Amino acid sequence: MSRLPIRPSKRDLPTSSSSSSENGQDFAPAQKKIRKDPEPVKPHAAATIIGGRRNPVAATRAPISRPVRGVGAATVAVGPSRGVLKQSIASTAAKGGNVKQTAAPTCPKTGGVGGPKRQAWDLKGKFSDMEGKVRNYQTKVKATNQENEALKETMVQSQSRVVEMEKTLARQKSQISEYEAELQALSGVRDELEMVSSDKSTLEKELSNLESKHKVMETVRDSQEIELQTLKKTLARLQVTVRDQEEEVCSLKDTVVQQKDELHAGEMDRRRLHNDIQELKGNIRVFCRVRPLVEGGLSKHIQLAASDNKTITLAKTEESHTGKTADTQKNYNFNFDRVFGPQSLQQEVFEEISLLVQSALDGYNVCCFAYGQTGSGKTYTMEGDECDESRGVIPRAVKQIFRAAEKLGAKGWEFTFTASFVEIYNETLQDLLYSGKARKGLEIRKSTNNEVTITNLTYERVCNEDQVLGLIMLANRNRSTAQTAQNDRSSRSHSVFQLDIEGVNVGRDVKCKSTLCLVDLAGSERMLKSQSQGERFKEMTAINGSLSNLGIVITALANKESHVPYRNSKLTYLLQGCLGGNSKTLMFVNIAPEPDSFGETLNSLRFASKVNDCVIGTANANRK
Ligand SMILES: Nc1ncnc2c1ncn2[C@@H]1O[C@H](COP(=O)(O)OP(=O)(O)OP(=O)(O)O)[C@@H](O)[C@H]1O
Repeated sequence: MSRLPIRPSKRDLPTSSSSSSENGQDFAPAQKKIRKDPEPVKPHAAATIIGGRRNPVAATRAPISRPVRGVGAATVAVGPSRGVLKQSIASTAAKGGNVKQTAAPTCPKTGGVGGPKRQAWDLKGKFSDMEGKVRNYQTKVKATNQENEALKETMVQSQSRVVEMEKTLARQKSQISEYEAELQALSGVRDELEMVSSDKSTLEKELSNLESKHKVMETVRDSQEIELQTLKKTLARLQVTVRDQEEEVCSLKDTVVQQKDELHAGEMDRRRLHNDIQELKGNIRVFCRVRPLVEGGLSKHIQLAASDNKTITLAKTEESHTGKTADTQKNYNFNFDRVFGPQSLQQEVFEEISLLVQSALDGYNVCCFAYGQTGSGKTYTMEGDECDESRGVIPRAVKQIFRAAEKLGAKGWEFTFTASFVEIYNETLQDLLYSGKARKGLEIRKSTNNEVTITNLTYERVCNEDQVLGLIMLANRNRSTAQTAQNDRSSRSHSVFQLDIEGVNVGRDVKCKSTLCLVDLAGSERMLKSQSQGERFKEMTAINGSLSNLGIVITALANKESHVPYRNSKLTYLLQGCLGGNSKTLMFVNIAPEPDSFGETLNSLRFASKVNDCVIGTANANRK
């Protein structure tokens, strides 16, 4: 922006006082300044300079020295004061002189400025000099006026320029404020750009990370593609192999079906043959078992035939009453399906009946009971001791049943087992699987399809051997609780364990149903020996009644009588299904070897012999 010419301040101008006549020395420097001014001196201005010599008028008057710029005029030295000037102009005008016409300075021949000093009398010359001076002053005034006009013009121009400049300034200010606003906006944009730039750097980093990951993924993809190709080839090979194997499987399935048919036929043959063997052995069999003597050794009056293990001889020496004849020995021989001596192990005994247990799984009712006097070893035979080797028929039979069922499972058979344990004491039924107070309402019922059940009895679904053994233990606990209440009750009650077996071969649509019945009978003492009275007499009556009824039923079955009196006792009524023609029955007759048990032993053997002579009809498997 160009700067305007600035008017000189008052300080810069010489004051009238400083340029007064008292200080006439100041004039010279002013004139020097004029000479130094580079600006050209206008002709009219130049005309104002008087010679270079000091004007005597000017010397007496304070010269006005004023620097003027822009008009091209140099400092003008004004000679006389205005009042004087006016007077001289006026006088000149009065004389008819013309300032303009006298503008050109004429140098008087004498007495003029710088000329020789006029004589006092030379008034004309002096007047002429004065006129010349007036002309000079007029010229100067004119020039000054012109200068003043020029200055005014310049000032007007300057003012208009100032106005313009102010407008320009205002415009520029508004522009500046616009620029500032723009700058502010741009600064915001710059901030945004900086943010974007920082985001950009983050994004660039992420991009580079993604690019590196992408490269890794590409590498993985390449390797997986190779792997995929390999797998496809393997798959194609495997598909071929699978097709081959499927064909093989199909042919094997046919073979399996064929073999299953054969197996099933074989199983049916086995059952039939097994049953034939059992029938040949008789559907009711009697085993005799002699308990060892308490003090050990062999009993003198019991002899066992070592040849066939089927004969037992009971020898009784009869003393001569007269003493004249020798004592006579009377032998009572009994034959049974098998006789076990005192040394026989539990395992040996069970082996003989295990085939019957198998029959139970084949759909035949099986009943095994132990008969004998108290203490002869019935419970030992049926239940045994806790020790593994001493386990009796019941736990061994249960074990065999579940194992055999598992094997038959491979042939398509599925079995369900239901266990119950009942005690018959004084012709009343007790649920041995129920631990609460004695249950009432236990009654034997026979359904329309001749199935015998007991109302209110616990029938427990069992799946394995352990569950059954647990139930047997529970039954023993319940039995011993009752025994505490009634001394030696177990000897005077029958306990009946029943395992109902139901089998189904879904593939063959074959079903079978049977009951394995294992009975520990009450002691078969005779009333005379026990000399029972009161409650004990009642017990003995009940026991003997049920046992004799058992004999009667067996005899009736053997004689094929039209009526078999099952209902005469709870025991025979309950065992009806197991004793009838459709069952396989095994009776253990347990013998106490002590001499004082001779009579009871003889009775037991006679009873067992009667049973052994029975031929019960052919058992039919309960198959559909
Ligand atoms: N074959 C045997 N070998 C060893 N000990 C036996 C044998 N038979 C019985 N015993 C033992 O004889 C005792 C009486 O046997 P057990 O209790 O089995 O007779 P029981 O006929 O069941 O008597 P009860 O009719 O009173 O129940 C028991 O201690 C038993 O261990």
